[in-house]
Amino acid sequence: MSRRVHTGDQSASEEAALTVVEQTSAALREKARATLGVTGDENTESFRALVRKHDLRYYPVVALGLLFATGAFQSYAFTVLTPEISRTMGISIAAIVGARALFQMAIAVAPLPIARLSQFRARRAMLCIVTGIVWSAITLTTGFVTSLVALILILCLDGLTTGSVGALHAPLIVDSYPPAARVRALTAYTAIGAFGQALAPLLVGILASVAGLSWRGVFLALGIASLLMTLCAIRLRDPGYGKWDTEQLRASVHQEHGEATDSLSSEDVALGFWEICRRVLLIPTNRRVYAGFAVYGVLTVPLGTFISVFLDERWNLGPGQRGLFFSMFFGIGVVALAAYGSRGEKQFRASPARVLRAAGLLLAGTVVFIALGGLMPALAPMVICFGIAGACIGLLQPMLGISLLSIVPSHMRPHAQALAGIFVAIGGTAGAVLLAGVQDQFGIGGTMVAIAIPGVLGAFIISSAGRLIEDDLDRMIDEVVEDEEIHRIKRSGGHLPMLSCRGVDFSYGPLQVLFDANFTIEDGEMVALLGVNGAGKSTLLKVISGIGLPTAGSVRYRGQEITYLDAERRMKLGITQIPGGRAVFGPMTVVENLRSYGYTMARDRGSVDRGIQTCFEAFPRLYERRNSLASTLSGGEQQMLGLSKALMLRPRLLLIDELSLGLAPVVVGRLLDMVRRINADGTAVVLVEQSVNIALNLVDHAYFMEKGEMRFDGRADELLARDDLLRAVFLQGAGAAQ
Ligand SMILES: Nc1ncnc2c1ncn2[C@@H]1O[C@H](COP(=O)(O)OP(=O)(O)OP(=O)(O)O)[C@@H](O)[C@H]1O
Repeated sequence: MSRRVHTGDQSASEEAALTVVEQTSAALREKARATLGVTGDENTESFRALVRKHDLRYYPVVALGLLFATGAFQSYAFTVLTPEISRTMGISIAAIVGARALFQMAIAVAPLPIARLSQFRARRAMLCIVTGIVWSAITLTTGFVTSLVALILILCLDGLTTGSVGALHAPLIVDSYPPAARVRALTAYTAIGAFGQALAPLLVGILASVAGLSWRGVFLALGIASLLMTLCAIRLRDPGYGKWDTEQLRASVHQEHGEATDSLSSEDVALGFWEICRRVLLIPTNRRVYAGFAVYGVLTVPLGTFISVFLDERWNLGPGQRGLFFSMFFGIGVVALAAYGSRGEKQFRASPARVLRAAGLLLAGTVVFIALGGLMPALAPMVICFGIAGACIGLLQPMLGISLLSIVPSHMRPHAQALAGIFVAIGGTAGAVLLAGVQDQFGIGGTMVAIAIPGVLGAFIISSAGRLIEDDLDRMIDEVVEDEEIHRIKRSGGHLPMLSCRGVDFSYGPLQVLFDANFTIEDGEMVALLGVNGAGKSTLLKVISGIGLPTAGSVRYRGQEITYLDAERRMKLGITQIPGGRAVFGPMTVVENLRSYGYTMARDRGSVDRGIQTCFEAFPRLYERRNSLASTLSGGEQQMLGLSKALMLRPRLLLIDELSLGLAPVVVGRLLDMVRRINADGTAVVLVEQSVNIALNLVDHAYFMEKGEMRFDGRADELLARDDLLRAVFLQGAGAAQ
């Protein structure tokens, strides 16, 4: 029999502690949503009043907006001057579009390392200023380029430094202002950036046609302007992560318990870079919003170049007129942003779902007007159609941005934003290929119509995200509250189970197989996890060991949240899984298999050899077969080899899946003796078993799962009395025996 290592009182206090977590989450839910800016009403204070009330400044919005605008200078000079650059350097339009696609790839890749740089230290402001200075230098240098290769290099360098816009600007804005003012702050920032985008082509047009500068002269002039604008942002400072939301949410947990606020820094959450990216991508709303960003990429990346060619070929407009056109195109976006700011704030406060539904509608409107613009027979209606499309495009970015950032914990926002950049680039590149193909077949007018296909698809996807965002917002609140609550309990000396899974949902693609599953195990305990085939037992083990990541809920181990930690890191923390079936490497010998276990823990040769010796002492049969290939071992021998993993790694928590399956009783008996010994040496064991008799003979505490739900959690002898649950297992066993 396994030891119950905790007393009845202790067990009750753990349950009580976990109940407190749930109660606090429920009690704080509404307050927490309000802290995050979702109040359910549309009553907003004016931006000015909020700035005064919280003693804030307009400077972060203006400084970041200027940096954003600066980043646009080089890019839009290219958009307007593409026909001239192509003619004077003898480079085809296709080559320039290709170079621009590479530029977009560089923009896509750059935000991820930038997010990584700011992951552990809040130094986003400094990174933004440095990249602003680099942009200016690049814009200046573009004027001296003489070959396609140099052009590509300069564009890639520009794209790489543009990464800070992608990863850092929006999270910096979000952390600089309270949630009640964020949509407006983000809209204002986008509007200033868009104003720069409107100004850039106009400036290009004026410099090229009125001042008579060549395209090289235009780049030089823009480089100087961009440097001056960057210098205006030099006093920008990083406010720190989550100052207005997640940190306040943490504080509210302590207030709920009448305690002094404990300031926990976000560094306590030690997920690695890729783990954060993976976490962000697991949020269902985000996946759809990212699809929206990909379509946004089609609209913003290649479309500008094609519109420029469209104006040149179809309407015979020179650089000055094209500059004026693009200036209008983006200028209308600024007007739309100015009009939308407070409307968007109201929409967001009432429900973030409304923002996403509106974004879907806008996207659909955008592509319809672009298509109409491409078909118009006269100049004035064509310009009006594109003007309306420009207004819609201008609004899309802040709408998608605020939806994305509001459901992601503060320290993950640069990563979320960086990933958005990647999706914009993917969409941009795919769009370039699509539109170039359409242009070949149907001419430049056809490209304007073809944009409707990804546009309408994207509109549906974004609108459908509206159904998910409320749940994802609540999920984030639960995560932060639970995290803080657990830390509070730990600090006040409360006892927590060694491992606890709370509210776990898991899906294989669209098939959900775990539903709100709860599971706990104490240090040194052995518990059985029972249920019929397909109940979800193996899946729960995967969630604990990190082979599978849940779509909702948390996994805590020794008081730390490990829900999204890599399986490898969990193994180093002491969690080992012996998977179901034959958990060995068939083409390797017994000794090589044992060595591989040791080396995964980066052990030295001496300690690996000692571990192998222990395994051979425990299973003399393995010693006899030490040089045989694992694939030639019998089922029982393979399970011995699998179990040796636990002897080699000496984990704190061992997860065993279906040890007895298909083995003779005498072999099972030997293996179970070993499991008992491992448990007696202090390792906690979760035993997933088909055989109820075997399992319940070994443990005091059992869990029973049915159709992905935890149906029983209690004493093993009480489970034996539950005919209603066990009948299905016995029936299945009888069926299998026939
Ligand atoms: N890789 C996978 N892809 C898709 N569905 C899966 C996958 N693995 C398991 N499932 C499905 O998930 C559900 C739960 O499977 P799981 O293996 O966790 O159950 P189990 O209780 O361990 O049963 P068994 O004893 O048969 O392993 C089943 O319906 C199964 O068909």
